Amino acid sequence: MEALLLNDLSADLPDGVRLQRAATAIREAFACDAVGLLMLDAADTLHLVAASGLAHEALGRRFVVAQHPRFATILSRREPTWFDPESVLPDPYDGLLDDRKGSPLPVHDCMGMTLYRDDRPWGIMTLDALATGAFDEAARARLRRLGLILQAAVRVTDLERENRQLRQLGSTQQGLEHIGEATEILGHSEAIQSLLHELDLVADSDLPILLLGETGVGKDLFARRLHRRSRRSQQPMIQVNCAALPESLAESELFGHVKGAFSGATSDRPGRFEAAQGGTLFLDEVGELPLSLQAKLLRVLQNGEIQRLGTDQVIKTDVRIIAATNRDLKANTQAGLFRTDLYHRLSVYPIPIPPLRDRDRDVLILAGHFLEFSRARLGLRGVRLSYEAERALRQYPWPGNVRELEHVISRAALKMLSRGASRDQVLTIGPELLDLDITPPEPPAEASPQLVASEAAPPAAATDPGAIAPLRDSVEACQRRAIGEALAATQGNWAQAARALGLDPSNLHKLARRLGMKHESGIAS
Ligand SMILES: Nc1ncnc2c1ncn2[C@@H]1O[C@H](COP(=O)(O)OP(=O)(O)OP(=O)(O)O)[C@@H](O)[C@H]1O
Repeated sequence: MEALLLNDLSADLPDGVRLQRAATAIREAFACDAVGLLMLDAADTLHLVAASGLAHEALGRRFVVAQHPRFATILSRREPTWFDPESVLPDPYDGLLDDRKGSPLPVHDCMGMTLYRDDRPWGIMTLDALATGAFDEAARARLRRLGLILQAAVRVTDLERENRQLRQLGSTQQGLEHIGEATEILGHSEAIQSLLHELDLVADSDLPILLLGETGVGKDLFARRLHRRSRRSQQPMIQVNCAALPESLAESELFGHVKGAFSGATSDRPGRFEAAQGGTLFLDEVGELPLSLQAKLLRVLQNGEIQRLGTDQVIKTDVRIIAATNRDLKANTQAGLFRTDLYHRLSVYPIPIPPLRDRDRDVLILAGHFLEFSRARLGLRGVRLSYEAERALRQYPWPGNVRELEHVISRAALKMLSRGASRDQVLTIGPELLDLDITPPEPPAEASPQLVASEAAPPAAATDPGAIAPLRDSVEACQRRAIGEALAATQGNWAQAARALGLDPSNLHKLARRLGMKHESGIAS
């Protein structure tokens, strides 16, 4: 087994896949029910980076060590730790073991071991078996040997790079309170993995980058990552929300002013360009920049020089520009809303960010991340999704992308409590609480094993007639998706969406209301 594991670990594979394989191999070797590999960050938070036998959404979970005594115990020892099945310490995986469907874990065997790198804890490995007595003395000795092999593997992989990122993350993030504003980009899908790879390639190039994507896809996070991975990472990153710049003050905000430049200018003040000197200036929602300012911005980008308002003195700038927009800037240039020359300056390297609906099962990983945030914030023992809720999340087109998912999950967790659920139980969120207005098809009669993090195979084609959704449901799901996509493509403009769909606007409103995508007062949140 050890030889096989070594083989897997030395294969030429992306790090995530390598660790995932290791988790699966360890689970098979110990014939246990779940294996987790968790990486520690500088804020003493463990990130589940690979798992076998745990629900897919578990991969988005982050565990603050101080809140999980079992993990704290494992981390405090060099030798493997075995937990007595009668141990009263709460189990961090309560409700997450794949075949438990949200019910509390019964008495079971559990052991774990700290993995070190350069004599500092890199993270931990955990093993769970529902059969008590599965982990005897021999198993613990074996775990120790395995731990040493894994440690060696961790050393030679690029994971060190990822780990460094996590360490940096931890130092700017004080534990769970900030997890909702995740600075780490979650996602195992091909779409996100290749995007991250591309970002890392261009991060250091100093080229201006234009991030394109629907609202809520994470453009802000990607911009931060670009800065963090660039040679300017030790210098400031200054963000300007172009949509929020009042036209009258915009010039002074960007370029600064001197005392007396206008009434109210009582002292010299540097602008955002100067504040970003040596670092990165992030022009968010750049498509909203007023035309008058576009010309001035263009001049600065061409000359690399700024002048504060009220003076002729020229200041040389050394700033890398990252811009983001959810508009179709090219179309805006044709419509005369955005200057073509500025568009070309900004879009030297355009990077489209895929919408959530194109990211496969990342929606579950992200849901797990937001569930853990809600769990900690609301003081719950555990909270997870039912199979049907998972299906609903995967079917929904997510016009509001990750931001919408975040709101859906926090609202569902709150609703459970307001309906009288106990904080001491592991709560299971069903589709009705998600309020997504899609009718998920019934699960096949025989409960199929839940999707396991390690076995990322696409769902099998439905051959069981019972598993086929009624025609009306399929038609409605299709209509919802088309409307969602049209709204996303038109930035929520119902009139334009109606035109794109070939519908009369009032009919679109009627249809959207019938499909539950729009309340009388507006769009369903
Ligand atoms: N891959 C991801 N992993 C973790 N959290 C994410 C991810 N993508 C987005 N988020 C979270 O979703 C929320 C919305 O992301 P963000 O504000 O970056 O979107 P945006 O594309 O800039 O939206 P807008 O165009 O409306 O400004 C944030 O809370 C962010 O932390």
